[in-house]
Amino acid sequence: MTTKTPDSIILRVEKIAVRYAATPVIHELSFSLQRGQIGCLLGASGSGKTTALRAIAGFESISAGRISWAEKTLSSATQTVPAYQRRFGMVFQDYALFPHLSVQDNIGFGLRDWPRNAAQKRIDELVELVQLREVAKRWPHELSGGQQQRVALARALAPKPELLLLDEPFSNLDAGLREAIGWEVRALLKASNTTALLVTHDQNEAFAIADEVGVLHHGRLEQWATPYRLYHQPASRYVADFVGEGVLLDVRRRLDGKLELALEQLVGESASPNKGERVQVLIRPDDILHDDLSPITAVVENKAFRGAEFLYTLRLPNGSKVLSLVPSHHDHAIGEAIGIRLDLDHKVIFAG
Ligand SMILES: Nc1ncnc2c1ncn2[C@@H]1O[C@H](COP(=O)(O)OP(=O)(O)OP(=O)(O)O)[C@@H](O)[C@H]1O
Repeated sequence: MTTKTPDSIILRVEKIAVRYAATPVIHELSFSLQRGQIGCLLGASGSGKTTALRAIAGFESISAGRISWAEKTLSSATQTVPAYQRRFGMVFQDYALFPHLSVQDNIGFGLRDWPRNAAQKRIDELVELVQLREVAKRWPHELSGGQQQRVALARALAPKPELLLLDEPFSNLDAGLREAIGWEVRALLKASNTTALLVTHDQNEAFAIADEVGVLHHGRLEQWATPYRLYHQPASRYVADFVGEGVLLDVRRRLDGKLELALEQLVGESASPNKGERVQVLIRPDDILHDDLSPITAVVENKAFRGAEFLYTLRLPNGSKVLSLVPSHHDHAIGEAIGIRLDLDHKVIFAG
């Protein structure tokens, strides 16, 4: 991951606020993208993702802050460069393909002002890029959902937009296909060095596509970071809970500052309040390893088969519960006690 320098930033969103009539929906949202970088706003329904995207596209005005592209102000509290002057491409949730145009004519829709030969050359390039040569002359209704999604993407990419904005473009696809298409789209965007911003509520989709992800909660950005950092070093309880799975375990910080983090200490802990400050530590399912030789055991309370792995819910001797991902050939029954050990690489601690 290259470090962002002020010079390399192309899209800058600085402390923007958006309101619908008197209702504020986005508060002090700030982030930036370098040219060719793919960002994502991830959040639950109603967190303000679409509103933020529409403000960047120029469809909503902002009531505070600034949005700029290559140092040129596009939106401020007093000015909004209209959407059509921004040269940004958009891909929507429902694809919105033109039903009466063939695949290649859909892709060429934004090239009507281009010279004929140049437009045809660009259409051919994109048909290749999104691997739709076989179906280029078909109608949209003769395509699968994944193929329609690729046409929508090719249509948005055809006029070489400065920035591509994608609003939950894969939500109509089933979960397995969504992740696979996510990787494909990432490869396509990287191949054309297109800067892009995606919004989604699906963390797997965000992680498959984006270089950096921002978690939005009630219109505020909780954290903007790489997927790896969001998962391993969440900045807030909300991010820890929203991204990935895990539990927050009560732990004591001893008077010498050390955490009682060994499993022996965790499971044998008494509730005495006088032995130091209580904090909470995030334990992910990949931090708890199944180990037949470990003297510490936990009881299987629940299990979810995930193909390669089981996600076990385990009850520790002191009653706390943790999750553990275990290769699925270790098929243990509910109620069985299994050996475990803690392998905590990143300590994520919140005040108790
Ligand atoms: N045109 C509008 N007028 C008034 N309020 C709106 C309008 N559009 C959205 N809102 C409200 O603004 C908030 C954010 O909506 P937004 O659509 O940006 O969220 P979202 O994160 O994209 O949600 P979803 O994932 O459900 O699409 C919600 O409370 C919504 O009800």
